[in-house]
Amino acid sequence: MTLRVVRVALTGSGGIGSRVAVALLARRVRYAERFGVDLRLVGAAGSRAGIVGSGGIAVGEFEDRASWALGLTGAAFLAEAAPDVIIDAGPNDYETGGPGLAHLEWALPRGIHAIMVSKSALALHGARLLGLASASSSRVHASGASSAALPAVDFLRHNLAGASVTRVEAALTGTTSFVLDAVTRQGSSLDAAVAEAISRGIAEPDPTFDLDGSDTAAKLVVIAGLALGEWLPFRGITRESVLEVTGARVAAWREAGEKPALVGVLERTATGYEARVEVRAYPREHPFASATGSTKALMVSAEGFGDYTLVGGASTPEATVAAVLKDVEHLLAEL
Ligand SMILES: NC(=O)C1=CN([C@@H]2O[C@H](COP(=O)(O)OP(=O)(O)OC[C@H]3O[C@@H](n4cnc5c(N)ncnc54)[C@H](OP(=O)(O)O)[C@@H]3O)[C@@H](O)[C@H]2O)C=CC1
Ligand SMILES: N[C@@H](CC=O)C(=O)O
Repeated sequence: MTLRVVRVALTGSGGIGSRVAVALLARRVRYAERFGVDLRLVGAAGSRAGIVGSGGIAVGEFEDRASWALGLTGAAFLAEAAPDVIIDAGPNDYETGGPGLAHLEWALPRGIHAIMVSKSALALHGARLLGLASASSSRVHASGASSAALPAVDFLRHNLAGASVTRVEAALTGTTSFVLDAVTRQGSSLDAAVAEAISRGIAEPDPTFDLDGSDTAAKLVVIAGLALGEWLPFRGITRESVLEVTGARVAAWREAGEKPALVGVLERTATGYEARVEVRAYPREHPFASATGSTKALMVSAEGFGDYTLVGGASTPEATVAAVLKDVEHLLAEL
């Protein structure tokens, strides 16, 4: 059987990107058997250097960072790699959109598909970027940028296709769930809990983005945009910061046996969706109370369908990689 070559370039090769590269290469036989695709990792880049190999890079070459070409990043890297698909696992910047913005602006008008793990480009410029994608028939998948192993976008887009969704409430940031759980149930200090989230690889490169609600707000924007077709203004989302939670509030939750979580809320109004990010506490019998550690949770109400609760998809690097691999499967099935 002749296999169709699909060339993948990775922008951002840190904790998540490295794992994605290794996992993709380990699945090449599966992609050939299941999709008739010869999937090649034709390039990988970080902030300072990159590697390109038209025939495909092997794991050893990917891991030999000393051999990467200095300065081979950004548009120059993408032009040399000439991919069919980019996977962006770089950092977020909620002022500029981050490096992922330039990567998408380069790729989408050229008909190159994107799998987004970073969030800020879509959170700030999602409507315009999806316009570019639609004009050139590029596909954009963003499980990693929405809630990774909690399948929020897929659930809304596929399982509730066409539904009129009236409300979404979701604990989307594993770090804040983990931190609030640790300070309330284990009596940890905030600093110790954040340090533990960092050491587990679940916090953002800058954990302030988790704690101040930016991560949840960004995921809410991406979920609403991709699944409901409503691109909300990221900067207009009111958000509460975990850093503002007082000791007295923690003591009250502990006393009442409640489970706190930083949640994103989307509510349909007469004029569209309104969004906010806030710290809420759930009584023991609430389904969200079973979401311990970095486990995520989603409640959806949709006309005709009724109410749903999904609990799972804890934030871990492995779960994020699994979500990216799911996006790869969906993309290969679409091509
Ligand atoms: N950790 C998790 O569980 C999850 C993470 N994510 C998202 O994944 C992304 C990466 O997170 P993580 O791997 O933990 O972070 P890391 O800090 O480990 O990795 C970030 C990577 O981005 C690279 N980078 C920085 N600037 C650029 C640039 N201009 N061009 C190309 N690459 C660049 C860095 O390169 P260098 O090292 O050379 O500076 C590094 O390889 C983030 O956007 C995060 O929100 C999403 C879901 C879950
Ligand atoms: N920092 C994020 C990682 C995934 O998006 C989280 O804590 O969930």
